[in-house]
Amino acid sequence: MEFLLDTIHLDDISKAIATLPIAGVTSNPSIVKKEGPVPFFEQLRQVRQLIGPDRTLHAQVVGRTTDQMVRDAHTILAEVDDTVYIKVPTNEAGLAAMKQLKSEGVHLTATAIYSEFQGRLAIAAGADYLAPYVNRMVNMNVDAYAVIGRLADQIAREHASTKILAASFHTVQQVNDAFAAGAQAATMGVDVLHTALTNPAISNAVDQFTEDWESLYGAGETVTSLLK
Ligand SMILES: O=C[C@H](O)COP(=O)(O)O
Repeated sequence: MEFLLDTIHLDDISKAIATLPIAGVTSNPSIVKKEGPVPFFEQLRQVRQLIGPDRTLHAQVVGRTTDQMVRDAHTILAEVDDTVYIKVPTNEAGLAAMKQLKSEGVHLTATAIYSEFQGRLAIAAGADYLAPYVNRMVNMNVDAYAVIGRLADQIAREHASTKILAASFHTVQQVNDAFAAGAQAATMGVDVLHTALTNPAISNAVDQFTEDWESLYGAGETVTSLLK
């Protein structure tokens, strides 16, 4: 199971990787826009520096044609590093770009997936990751979890190495449901992670444990204090 961050905000990435089991970082042009006019390549190089070589970095092409997408992919690989997972929209131009990039051994993340059919084509195209847009599908009245489940079944039947990297999450429950449906990975904003971990029930329980301990051993005392 992999948790990824859907942001290129350096401070957020730095804080999250210091505390949480984060497997990588994803971005797309809308995520870049949230940062304002940052120097794109330098920003991604800094993200790589923060996350190190063992976490995955996923960056998206922008061109509308296959040629433009392939050129964008080559540029990202040259300017950031050659291990970046290239995110390619799963449309006709993108599937053709995936075919070419796959033959060059480029790591691929098929993105903008709103349907089971797109997912199936991306598996057949040899994508390493599929990014179905959960919240957007839910808003379109598409059963995102059924789509993920059927794609996961197909991947398992074929013993394919493709992983489902579910994306577009607005709630904690959507992340749970995507994993339960068969996703191997999920990418989300730090707000979703923060919401999950700042549930008042968690802090109430922790406060109660501290209170009970301190009532026995004194204010400010910890387990280690017993050794004094
Ligand atoms: O990479 C895709 C994004 O995760 C989409 O998220 P969004 O639906 O919140 O814009």
